[in-house]
Amino acid sequence: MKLTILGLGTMTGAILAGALEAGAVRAEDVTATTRSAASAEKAASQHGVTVTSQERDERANHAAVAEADIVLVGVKPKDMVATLTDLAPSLRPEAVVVSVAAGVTSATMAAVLPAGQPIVRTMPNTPLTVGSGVVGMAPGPGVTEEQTTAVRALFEGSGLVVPVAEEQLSAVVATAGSAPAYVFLLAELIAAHGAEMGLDAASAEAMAAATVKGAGIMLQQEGARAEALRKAVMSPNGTTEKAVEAFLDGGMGDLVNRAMDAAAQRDKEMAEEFGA
Ligand SMILES: NC(=O)C1=CN([C@@H]2O[C@H](COP(=O)(O)OP(=O)(O)OC[C@H]3O[C@@H](n4cnc5c(N)ncnc54)[C@H](OP(=O)(O)O)[C@@H]3O)[C@@H](O)[C@H]2O)C=CC1
Ligand SMILES: O=C(O)[C@@H]1CCC=N1
Repeated sequence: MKLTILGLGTMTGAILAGALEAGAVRAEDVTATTRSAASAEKAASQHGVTVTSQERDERANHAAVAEADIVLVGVKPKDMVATLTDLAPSLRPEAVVVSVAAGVTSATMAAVLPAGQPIVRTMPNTPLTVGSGVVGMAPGPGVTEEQTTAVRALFEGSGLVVPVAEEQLSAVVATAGSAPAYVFLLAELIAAHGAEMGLDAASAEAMAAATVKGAGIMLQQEGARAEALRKAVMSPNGTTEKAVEAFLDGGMGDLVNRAMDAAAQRDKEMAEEFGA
């Protein structure tokens, strides 16, 4: 399987790292591009694959897709339509175009790609880079079973792949795509206040990071439920009960809902903003 990545950045870099580590693709079967020569150089040395840049060769994207079975597009949502419009004449008809972009619909992509070009929309998250990611995957119309399997194989070794309808991708952004940032924010806040309470900053950061990691691993154990795990930490009238009460009395439930609704809403807005 030949894989081309247009826009080898943070998200597609995480996907590539996970896929290489899992053996889903071989480095010699990957070609990738970036906009700037500096990013190309950095990504090539980071991942050990061939990376060309538009800065050095304005036909770089066209050359990169010449033999591609899967074209993973990792440019920003605002750049999707222009990138695909430019690329369209060079795609092999059977190449599957896989998007990771928030808010760019398959209808928008289909409008600028050759008729019948197979399209798969996904919403991944960056923990794929360490083999613990999530990918919501919505194959477009006309994508064969074999093509869906090939795209799925790219992610499967490095995370949980959840087939969804395209309309559900806004919920996947809110629940998984953006969600690592919520956890990182919580870790930041815990570490910062631990330091304010008198711990040295490095120890507080290390404690927050190890706690998030440990809690994540416990959540992944067979049959684990977040609520039961939380209650096991909460001794009656103990310290945790006081902390959890403070969170809930402070409106954390509503706050999480509002944050996730804001992410999903932005995804929908981008569909309008960056539509073809
Ligand atoms: N970051 C995340 O956690 C997630 C991101 N996504 C989606 O991933 C996509 C990329 O985001 P992210 O990885 O954060 O962004 P990055 O800026 O890290 O990556 C974008 C990449 O695209 C390159 N690029 C820009 N224009 C072109 C072009 N015309 N041709 C080839 N390459 C180009 C950039 O090169 P250069 O560096 O030279 O500008 C860069 O390598 C977005 O659509 C986003 O919605 C989805 C889920 C999670
Ligand atoms: O913030 C964003 O728009 C992208 C999509 C999900 C995570 N990062």
